[in-house]
Formats: sequence, structure tokens, C-alpha cells
Amino acid sequence: MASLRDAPRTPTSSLRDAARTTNGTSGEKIWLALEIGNTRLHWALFRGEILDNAWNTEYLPESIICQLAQSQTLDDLLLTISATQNKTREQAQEQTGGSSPPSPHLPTSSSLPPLLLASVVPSQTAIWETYPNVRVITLNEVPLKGMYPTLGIDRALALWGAGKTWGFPMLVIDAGTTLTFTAADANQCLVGGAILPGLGLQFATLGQKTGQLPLVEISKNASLPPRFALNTKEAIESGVIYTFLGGIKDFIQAWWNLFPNGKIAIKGGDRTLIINYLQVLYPEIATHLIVEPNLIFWGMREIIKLL
Ligand SMILES: Nc1ncnc2c1ncn2[C@@H]1O[C@H](COP(=O)(O)OP(=O)(O)O)[C@@H](O)[C@H]1O
Ligand SMILES: CC(C)(COP(=O)(O)O)[C@@H](O)C(=O)NCCC(=O)O
Ligand SMILES: [K+]
Repeated sequence: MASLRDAPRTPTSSLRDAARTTNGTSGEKIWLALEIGNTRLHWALFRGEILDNAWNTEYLPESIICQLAQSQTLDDLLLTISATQNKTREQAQEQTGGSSPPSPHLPTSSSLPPLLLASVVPSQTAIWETYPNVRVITLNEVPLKGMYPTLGIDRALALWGAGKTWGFPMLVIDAGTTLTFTAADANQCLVGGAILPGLGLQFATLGQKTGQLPLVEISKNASLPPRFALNTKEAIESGVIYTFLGGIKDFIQAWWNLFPNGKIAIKGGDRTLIINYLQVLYPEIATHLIVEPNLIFWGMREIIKLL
């Protein structure tokens, strides 16, 4: 989904102007997109409106962010990011099926690429302000109608990106640190949504807030646990996973009651696991889901066209 549907608008923003100084071989402007979630960082390198590469990293130490600001070239910058992240990069590859920090054989640039930042972690936003060419996206830049002031920018961007790419009405399910549902109607107006603890957070809470429950970790290829379990680990897996999937199914049915032709897109670190489970338990739902990890980047690309 790296191609465009709408013709690009006339570039007027400082971001786009700045981007002109950072050209790739074929002359497109190179820019970085960073989404800061509650667990980790999500990166994309764009050439103009084409997504060149997307990858995940852990949060970077403040000292490394300062070092990034000193980078002379894009290559230096990408090297600094990836040098801190070997372990995470492998995990990211495993999770996203191939995305990893781009290796530094990109065209050498004369200045740092602009960084478009969307964050739901204010303390992290603050430390990225040191990057010289950063532009923080705010909610009022997302053209969705009917948003409430404290709506997460990640939810707004993902919904906007999904709707502009596949059409409205659109429901976005983000299976990340939290599980969120965020929907808009055919008029691109927010219908609303829901927030609950994500899979990892549910397991972590049970492990941390009880006297006898172990910390359960689920691998992304795990098969479904027995529904009625006869040991503690499987009892936790059963309780969390079946209610999680049942909750997703229930929200989807409620969505289709409201909008029988409404579309559904799913993203987030647990999307693959969830899709695998849904294919077994509710295949008629699974076949209707658009699985797309980069929804927020599609949203950012749309915003950039408006700047
Ligand atoms: N390599 C990984 N690193 C961290 N979390 C992962 C990874 N692979 C899968 N996950 C799952 O994804 C969840 C985080 O979701 P994600 O969408 O990546 O983060 P965020 O909420 O920061 O946007 C974790 O709670 C975990 O269940
Ligand atoms: C709900 C969220 C915590 C999701 O963050 P994530 O799990 O993706 O890291 C984030 O979108 C947020 O802080 N939202 C503000 C509250 C709201 O959207 O209503
Ligand atoms: K997210």
C-alpha cells in the first residue's frame, strides 16, 4: 500500500521545504515518520509519498537522541538508531515479516531529514524536541470531524489513514499496548470507540498484581489454549485470550449493526496473533479484516499533503 490515491497538493509547508534539501537518487524528498507508542517506537522512512521502509525500535536513551541531532548525514542518523537496537531489530523483523532499520546504503544527504512525530507519551515527545527538524503532529491537524480533545493522536491518524486509503465508514482496531477501537462514519466523522488493556498488559497485570499467578508470555505462533484449563498457565491463557477475542467479535458485530458495509482495519504488535486466532474461531470475521501495520504512517502521509 505504498501507492497514492489522491494527487499530491502544492507543497507549502516548512516541512516540505526542508525536505527538499534531503533528496534521494530520484529526487524525492526524504522524511522520517516516528510514532511513539506506550511500548516502543515505530519508524518509517518516506521518499516523497512512497513508504521506503518501516521498522520498530525500543525507546532511545536521551543521549542517543542528542547524538542523532549531531548527525551529518542520513546514513549517520540511521546507523546511530540501528546501533542501539540489534536485539529489537530482530524482534521487529520477526514481528513485521521483514521490516528493519534501513541499512545505511541510502544516498548520502546534505542535511538531516525532517522528522514528523506523533506521540501518545508526553515525556517521550519532550525528549524528541531536541531533534533539529522535528514537527509534532497535533489532533487539530487531522481532518476527522467530531473528535474530542483528548482523543489519542495515534487513534486519529490510524483511522484517518485507513479511511483515506480504503474508504469510510471505517473501524480501526489497534492491538498494541492497549486494545483500542476507533470508528468514523461515511461523513468522516468520529463515531467513537473503546479502550482496554492489550494482551501483553493483561498478562503482565495478572503476573504483577497477584500473589500466585505467574507471568505468562505468548509467542506469536501460539495455538489456542484449551477453553477449560486444568493448570494455572493455561487457565490464564484461556481467560485472557477467549475474552479478548470474544470482545473483538462483539465490537465488530456492533459495528456491522451500525454500518452493515463498514470496513475494518487492524494494526498493532499483537495483530498477527489475533488474526491467527480469529481465523480459527471466527473465520467469517477474519476474512473481512484489512491487516495493515502502517496505518498511522498512511495518516501522516495524508496530513503532509495538507501542510
Ligand atoms: N517485538 C516486540 N516488542 C514489543 N512488543 C511486542 C513485540 N512483538 C509483539 N509485541 C506485542 O505488541 C504489544 C505492543 O504493541 P505495539 O503496537 O507494538 O506498541 P505501542 O502500543 O507502543 O504502539 C506488546 O504489548 C506485545 O504484546
Ligand atoms: C489509548 C492509547 C493509550 C493507545 O496507546 P497505545 O496502546 O497504542 O500505545 C492512546 O491513544 C491514548 O493515550 N489516548 C488518549 C485517550 C483517548 O484516546 O481517548
Ligand atoms: K498504537
